[in-house]
Parts: sequence; structure tokens; C-alpha cells
Amino acid sequence: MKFAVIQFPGSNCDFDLLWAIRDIMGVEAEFVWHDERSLTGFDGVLIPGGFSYGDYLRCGAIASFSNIMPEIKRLASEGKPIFGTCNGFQILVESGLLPGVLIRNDSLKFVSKWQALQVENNKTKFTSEYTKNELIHLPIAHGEGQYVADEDILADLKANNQIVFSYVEGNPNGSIENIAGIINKTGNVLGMMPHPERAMEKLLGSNDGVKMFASILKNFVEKIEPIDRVKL
Ligand SMILES: NC(=O)CC[C@H](N)C(=O)O
Repeated sequence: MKFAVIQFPGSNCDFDLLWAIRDIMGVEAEFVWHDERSLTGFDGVLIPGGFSYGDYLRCGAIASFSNIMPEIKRLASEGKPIFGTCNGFQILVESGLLPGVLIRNDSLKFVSKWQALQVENNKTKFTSEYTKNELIHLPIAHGEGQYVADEDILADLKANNQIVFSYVEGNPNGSIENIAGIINKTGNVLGMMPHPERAMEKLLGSNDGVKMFASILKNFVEKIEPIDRVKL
């Protein structure tokens, strides 16, 4: 199992994501530059946070036309795990791999803080290690994290249990229904504004992100290499 961590001009959480999957979880992973046209040999894709293309137009909009995107879409259609955090989530909605859109925070301010979240759906391949309604704490850091969707999309998300994480103890950006993270219908593409890759060790304030990566490895990886370094 080898993960690709996609780098765009302006990515700034790419090293954190590589560190989380490779150094904490002990799984093979490599950076792949956005201009590449092949993901042959990779079994999963992690899209990091940051400010791809300077956040021009709308965050993630320009990145969604990168040369690597058709390959990410191919892996998505093959049922491989695709995970995007923060700008990665924005890129996933802009490319149509997830429904809805992310716009400026209702405060019109960049928000950087620890955020309480509830695991709404622990029956996904990304969240099976959490308990239902588990309260977790992850960092958020974004200016355009307000998730919006029309009534039909929202009804669809609810009907299919696609809302995976929601903000609790306050909504930091005005997202509809406190939505912090969603999954696609087939259950292999997940996007979320909070940063699990920044909550991998208690020393850093929380290790609540570990269960998400542990879920991915448990549910998507057929042959698991020993992952001694996981500290649940
Ligand atoms: N940390 C990030 O990924 C930032 C996300 C995005 N560029 C924003 O400000 O909304």
C-alpha cells in the first residue's frame, strides 16, 4: 500500500500529512507534484491543506484543473481511498468529487484554533475506529471553510449518511448544519476542513486524528504492514 501526497504550488500542510501517514502510521507514502500525469503504483491519495494557486478565484478552483486530477478521479472511480483536508477538501468539491462548495467564513476572518467535533457517522471506512457521536478535538485553520449546499444536495447528504463530522461547541465558519466533513456516496472519498494530520501525538495537544488514519488502513489496506508506531 502506497499513498500519494499531492503537492500544489501553495500547499503548506503537505509535510504534516506525509509525516502523519509515513512516520506516525508507518505506511509507504511519497509526494507527487500536481503536474504529474500518472499515479500508477499508488493505492490511495491524500490532498493536503494550504493555499493552492494563492486561493485565487475560489479556494481549490484552479487546482481542480491540474494535470494530476484525471488520475485522482481514476483512483476514486476504482474505489481507492481519497482524502482531502482543508484546501484538500476545497479541491475535492471544486473538482466535483464531493458535492457542495466552500465559501468565505461568515465572519470574513481567517480562523485558526482547536475545534470540537462530533463523529456523526462512524460506519465509514475513514471513521470506523471512532465511536458513534465521539467528541474529538482537531485544529482548524481556514478563511474559506463555510460549507454550503442547496436543499437537494443537503437532503441527499442526509439520506445517505454522508455527513461524517460536524462542528460542536460553536460553529467556526457558518457551515450549513455545522458540517465539517462529508463523504461521497460510494464511501471512498472524504473531505473535511479540520486537520487530523496535526493531531497525531498527545504532545501536540491531541492524538484524535490517529483513529482516522487507522480506520483508512484497517478498511482499505488488504495486506497491512506492521504499524508499531500507531499510538491509539
Ligand atoms: N489550511 C488551509 O488549508 C487553508 C485553506 C484555505 N486556503 C482557506 O484559507 O480557506
